[in-house]
Amino acid sequence: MALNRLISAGRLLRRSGWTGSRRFSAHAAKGSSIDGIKDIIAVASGKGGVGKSTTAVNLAVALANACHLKVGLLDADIYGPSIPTMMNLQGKPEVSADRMMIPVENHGVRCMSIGFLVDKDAPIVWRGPMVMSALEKLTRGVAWGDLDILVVDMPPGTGDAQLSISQRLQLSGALIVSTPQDIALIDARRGANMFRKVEVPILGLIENMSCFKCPHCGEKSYIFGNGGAQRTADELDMKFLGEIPLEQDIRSSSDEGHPIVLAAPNSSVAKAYTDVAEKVTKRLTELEEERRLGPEILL
Ligand SMILES: Nc1ncnc2c1ncn2[C@@H]1O[C@H](COP(=O)(O)OP(=O)(O)OP(=O)(O)O)[C@@H](O)[C@H]1O
Repeated sequence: MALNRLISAGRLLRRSGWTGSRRFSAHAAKGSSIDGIKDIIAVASGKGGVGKSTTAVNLAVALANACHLKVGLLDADIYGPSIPTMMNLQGKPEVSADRMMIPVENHGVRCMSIGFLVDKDAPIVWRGPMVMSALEKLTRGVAWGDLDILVVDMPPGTGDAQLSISQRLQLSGALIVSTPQDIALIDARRGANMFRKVEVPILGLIENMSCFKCPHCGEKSYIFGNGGAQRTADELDMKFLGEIPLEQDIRSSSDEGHPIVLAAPNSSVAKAYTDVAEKVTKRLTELEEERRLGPEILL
């Protein structure tokens, strides 16, 4: 059954123009943009399970609903797609007459994920080249339409897929998500350094699960350590974009497919995500201005 679903996912990718033969070039220099999309940003973490997808979803929804932008969300985590659940979306995307997949929309965000193409329980047992071809199709084989921002929920780590995405797409910037724990911050540094190597600007570091506030007595516990992410951001000369606490409502609203920024828009957590979204748009405007003024300064 699971195998049948994988085969049918392959068929859908082929029907929409994917041949399986296109590969990411390991030597691609600067990535290229996608027609109609102004900025593409990556949400990344060196380590898995630190809340990268939760951050990507809440950021995308805040950019769409609080900042009133046209937003897309690409789930690039082929082996562990979580966007369909977190955005409460199911079903296969339609394919247009010109063989492009139509993104599936909820909460004002246009989404694409391998999770729409394969069964929920099917193990994705694809080798690297297949993953990269699928990523190419999920990125460029999609009729995104005009977007202000495409948020890419990156796979965890700094492997082949992460490097290829960073080289193939013209990323305006990358956000690094980490918990304050040393072991996560070491990997966050690796992630940040990978983006630097391929000359993608780092928009900043978000500390997730910064502390746990007891719902009964209100006491704060710094389960994963305290202040580490701020120090790492300073050391690596990155902006510290904010801290998101460890809260049951963040987890439960994600599981229900109703991100906390919408489920509890007046909560301090929703405000923290909105604040990050505003800082991101501000930084993107600055970077755009720097790019625009750069040649004039040189002249
Ligand atoms: N601030 C938070 N408070 C409570 N739960 C959280 C928070 N951030 C993330 N979670 C929960 O932690 C789990 C992992 O989060 P998430 O899937 O976003 O991590 P990830 O880094 O994208 O993982 P992966 O490496 O598997 O892609 C999820 O169950 C999510 O709901």
